[in-house]
Amino acid sequence: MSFLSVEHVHHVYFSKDSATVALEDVKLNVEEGEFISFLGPSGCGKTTLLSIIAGLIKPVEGTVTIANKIITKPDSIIGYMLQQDYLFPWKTIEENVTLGLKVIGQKTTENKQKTLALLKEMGLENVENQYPSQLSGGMRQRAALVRTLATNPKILLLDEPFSALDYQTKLRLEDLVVQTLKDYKKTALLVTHDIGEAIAMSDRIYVFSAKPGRINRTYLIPKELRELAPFYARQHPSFSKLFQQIWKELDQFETE
Ligand SMILES: Nc1ncnc2c1ncn2[C@@H]1O[C@H](COP(=O)(O)OP(=O)(O)OP(=O)(O)O)[C@@H](O)[C@H]1O
Repeated sequence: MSFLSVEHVHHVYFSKDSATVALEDVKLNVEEGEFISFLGPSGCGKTTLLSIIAGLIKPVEGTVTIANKIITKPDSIIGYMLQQDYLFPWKTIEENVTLGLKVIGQKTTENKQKTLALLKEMGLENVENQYPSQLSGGMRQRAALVRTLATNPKILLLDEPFSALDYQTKLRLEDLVVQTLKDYKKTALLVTHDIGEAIAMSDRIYVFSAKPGRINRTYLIPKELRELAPFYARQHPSFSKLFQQIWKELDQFETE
């Protein structure tokens, strides 16, 4: 059995007078250590699927299994990182990144030391006592990543974590995230609208069709790109070839 299995997931949002089918028979498998991206037109259900995998939404049909556990509620094996950093403005960076440990009752001296070492690896060693408002957007997202990694989840769910950043910061963070997740042998699922980001960071890409979301196609990223850091992968000839292919595929779903 794969590390993560999504089996025949179907989801509908019901309101008083309407029903929106968000996902239709989604099935996918992810192996441990893989970096997977979800690409698709707006509203195709990418965030819904991530929330189902996170155990935040119960699908109308289907199951999600991670590390042999059927996911029915949030679990400490899953870390979630969003577009907004959601750091608490009244807490210092150190307090923010160790908060998850505190919540799950694991803020031991050892875990705190590990988290501070991770802050250092992320180039944030001199800002532990500062507040989020004193940091740049890129630094805050790095702190959010440290907070997500601090509780040692097995899988990270990343919902457009770079989309609010300027282009240069985003490229730097892509490299840092890929390297860090490789070093710590984490599995990752990234939701993004950025085809280049998906190609440069991933091992595989699932492309979704327009609403209701279904998986239209899976792309395996060629070895020559996977071996490179995202910044250099973007400059490889195979990158533009794949970019054009995925662009054409997504273009068919655009109606406006
Ligand atoms: N809480 C909700 N109640 C009702 N409908 C919802 C809710 N959340 C999402 N939807 C609808 O479900 C569909 C899928 O939404 P979702 O946010 O998962 O798509 P997405 O692919 O992540 O979109 P985007 O790329 O624009 O972020 C959309 O039609 C959306 O309007």
